[in-house]
Amino acid sequence: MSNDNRQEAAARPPSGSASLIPPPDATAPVRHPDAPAPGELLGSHYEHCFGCGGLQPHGLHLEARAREGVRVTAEFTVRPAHQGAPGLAHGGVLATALDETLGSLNWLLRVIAVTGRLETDFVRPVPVDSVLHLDAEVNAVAGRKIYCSAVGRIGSPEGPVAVRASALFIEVKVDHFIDNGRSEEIQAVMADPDQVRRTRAFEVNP
Ligand SMILES: CCCCCCCCCCCC(=O)SCCNC(=O)CCNC(=O)[C@H](O)C(C)(C)COP(=O)(O)OP(=O)(O)OC[C@H]1O[C@@H](n2cnc3c(N)ncnc32)[C@H](O)[C@@H]1OP(=O)(O)O
Repeated sequence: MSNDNRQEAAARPPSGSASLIPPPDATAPVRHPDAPAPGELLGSHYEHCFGCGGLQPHGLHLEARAREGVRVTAEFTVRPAHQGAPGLAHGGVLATALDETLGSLNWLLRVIAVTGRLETDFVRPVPVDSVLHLDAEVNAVAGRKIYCSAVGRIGSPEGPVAVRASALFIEVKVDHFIDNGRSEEIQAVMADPDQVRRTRAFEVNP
């Protein structure tokens, strides 16, 4: 793609499907009063998470930071383990970085939610060793449905746009994980009082 065409693609709004357009009765997202303050790191929701977990050696180690409103930013350094083409980030890994950043928005709503749909535009290749600066926000909420979008820029928060995403997250109960997760990991999590306290806080503080 030429530079001119890339700039044009970066300026274009993401081409979302109909199910990513909030319905007329959708409302503006409301930041939970107990949400982390703007500038605060959110921390990992699960230490083995491929997106944010500290115990995943080849994971993305994303650290999302709360911003004003229902918005987060995060940085992802592309490592050699994240390659698709020689010297370039794999598209699926970039989609994971977007998914994880978007998922962390739910911490500000104090809602447990999973990705139902994620649409990604890959605008520009992302070289190994570059830092992708991600910026995500919730645009609207309708019942259990959370409509959000994100952009990733290379090198700095003002750098060239490399990826964009629009997504629909669906609110779930903790039982979603208990009923569907492999039992050995579920039991390990249930045995960790810190993890249980953190997760339950979302259910008792609606
Ligand atoms: C321990 C704490 C850690 C916290 C853990 C946090 C993890 C974050 C990690 C990062 C994020 C991820 O990768 S999460 C992992 C990837 N995602 C998943 O594994 C989700 C797999 N999918 C599912 O489990 C299910 O399909 C759900 C939960 C998404 C929805 O099932 P459901 O609960 O039965 O609800 P359902 O009635 O089908 O849908 C509710 C409404 O949403 C709409 N809807 C559902 N799916 C879609 C879709 N793909 N595209 C459009 N619309 C959809 C339906 O039309 C409906 O609209 P209407 O009729 O009401 O209008």
